[in-house]
Amino acid sequence: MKRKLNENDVPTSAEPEADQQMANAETTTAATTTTTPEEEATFADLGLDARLVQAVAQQKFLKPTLVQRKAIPLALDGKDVLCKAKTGSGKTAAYVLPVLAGILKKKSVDSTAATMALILVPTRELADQVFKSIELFSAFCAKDVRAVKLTDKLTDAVQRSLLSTCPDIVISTPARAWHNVNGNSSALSLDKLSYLVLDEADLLLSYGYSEDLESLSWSIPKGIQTIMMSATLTTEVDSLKKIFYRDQQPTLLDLEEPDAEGEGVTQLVTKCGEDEKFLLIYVIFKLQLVKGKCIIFVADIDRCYRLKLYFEQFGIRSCILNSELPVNSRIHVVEEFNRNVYDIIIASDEKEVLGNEEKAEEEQEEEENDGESKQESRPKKKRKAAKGDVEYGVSRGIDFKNVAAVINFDLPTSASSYTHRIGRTARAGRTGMALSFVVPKDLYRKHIHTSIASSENDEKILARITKQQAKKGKEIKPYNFNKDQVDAFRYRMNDALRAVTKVAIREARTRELRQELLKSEKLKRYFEENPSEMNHLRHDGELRTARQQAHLKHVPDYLLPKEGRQALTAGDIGFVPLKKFDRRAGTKRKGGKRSAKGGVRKGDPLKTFKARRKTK
Ligand SMILES: Nc1ncnc2c1ncn2[C@@H]1O[C@H](COP(=O)(O)OP(=O)(O)OP(=O)(O)O)[C@@H](O)[C@H]1O
Repeated sequence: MKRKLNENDVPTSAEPEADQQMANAETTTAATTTTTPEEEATFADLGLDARLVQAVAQQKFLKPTLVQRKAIPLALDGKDVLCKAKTGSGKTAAYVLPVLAGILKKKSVDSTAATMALILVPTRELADQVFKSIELFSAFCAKDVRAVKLTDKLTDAVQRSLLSTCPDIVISTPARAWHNVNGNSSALSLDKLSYLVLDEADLLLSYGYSEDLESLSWSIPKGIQTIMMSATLTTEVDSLKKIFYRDQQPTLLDLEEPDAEGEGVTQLVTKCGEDEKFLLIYVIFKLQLVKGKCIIFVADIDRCYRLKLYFEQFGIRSCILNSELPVNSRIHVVEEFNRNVYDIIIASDEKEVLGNEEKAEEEQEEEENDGESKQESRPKKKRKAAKGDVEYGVSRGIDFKNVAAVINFDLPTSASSYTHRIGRTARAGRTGMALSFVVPKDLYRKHIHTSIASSENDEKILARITKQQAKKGKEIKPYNFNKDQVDAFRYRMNDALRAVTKVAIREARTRELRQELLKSEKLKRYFEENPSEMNHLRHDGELRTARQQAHLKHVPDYLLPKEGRQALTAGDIGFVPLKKFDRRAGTKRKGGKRSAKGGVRKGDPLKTFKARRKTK
């Protein structure tokens, strides 16, 4: 079954300050605690076009989620909607479906080609994701609705040509949209616009699009229907509200839904030293203590490579995701992860432009503490945007499918970043586990081989996270590994870490970037023409810049607790309880690389194919 639906709609105010700022808006909240006929509503009951209902059924969506139940009828009724709903609650379909329905209706009476909907998103990955959703939901009316996504990877000429036929829907970042409205021969005309959607509204301003958004707001015809979707109601959302709704008041949907029994994220925290993080992560993955697919968040790009090279020492395969990698590669990694080709993604969520919410958090903390704590907080220069793609933030909005666990190998620097990170698991009513490593102050710097991550303030950040989660009624539980058992693996950790030198990391980073750039170019040129080949391209190959130590790839029996794997952990929350020890955990994979289906793949297509010109 795709998902279980949440049954209870209980509004709670998770963010009182932001709520206060929104006080002028007309508010509609879900206020029932028992199952109502409304909760039993189907997509057809919401008044959607039959072709859309059919497409939704094809997606195996059994029932609309809360946000869909609430937002779709309002949007179909032509209302401006400002909607706050938790990560992974199905906000995309909540606006895509009514927009598609509206377009189909308008086109049934007037088929003149015109761009009727503009969907603004903060990142190119999200543009891609929304585009794919539109493709899926318009599967049964594909000839009646055409959508395009604009990215700066396309030349101006290509963008002009895409827009010249007046697609019904344009998906874009604000910068790209404004570029095509104002420059690029005014390729994008907004004269006939009927719908404006701001997705991930809480992120649009913090990603630095304020000028583009302000400019766009003056080019958009008055009186069009505007829908804003957000995971949080921040001061930024309030600013956007003023820019786009001006004097009108949108209907505010503030949907805070509790997790139903057995749903949601189990949040755990393990206090450990910096080097112990490496010990625990080795034990978790080499002995397969985590069920299913996992995203591991680290503090910066170098840490991605340190961890990947460290895993490589033990024969554990993983992919990397960060802002430095070309966008085609990033999109491909996410797609393949969603197709279950990879189990582990190591992501650095290194974007450090602090949004107002984060700034307020930090400022509040500084006010609450004395001068000593000011010295301890991270230096201002570190808050600058990380090098790389400014439109990127891996923990934000991307729909990673079926993520069983999120591991904060390095704690994020803000509570809202934590919320976005853990929101990658337990999506659409599923369950998930989030485990965070926290380095207590007294253990800080008592480590050997590792570069310093963001651990100096871990305990303070954890306190803020705990407070924010408590406001949402969520608890973060301590989780303790069995120290004696885990310690038996320490010398192997040390062996592995010694091989992962700074030089090896530097080389790995350069090599991976070079390879991914090459792949990305080839992806663009070749795979557009041969989409089926795309499946063979892998991103989890060994980097091999660190000294290889074959013996580390095996786990000798004497290291395993007699009682089985569960003896390593304090229980089985989120961890696989031992039934029978899987010998494969300790044995080397034989033969070639495994394909998505588990078979042995013949060769790397990148080494064998040549980009071909199309012959007529
Ligand atoms: N009614 C439904 N039934 C089952 N699955 C659904 C339903 N609606 C959406 N989903 C699935 O739930 C997942 C999350 O949806 P979506 O990405 O729209 O969430 P979101 O609220 O936009 O999350 P975020 O805030 O992180 O961007 C997707 O994989 C989507 O296919």
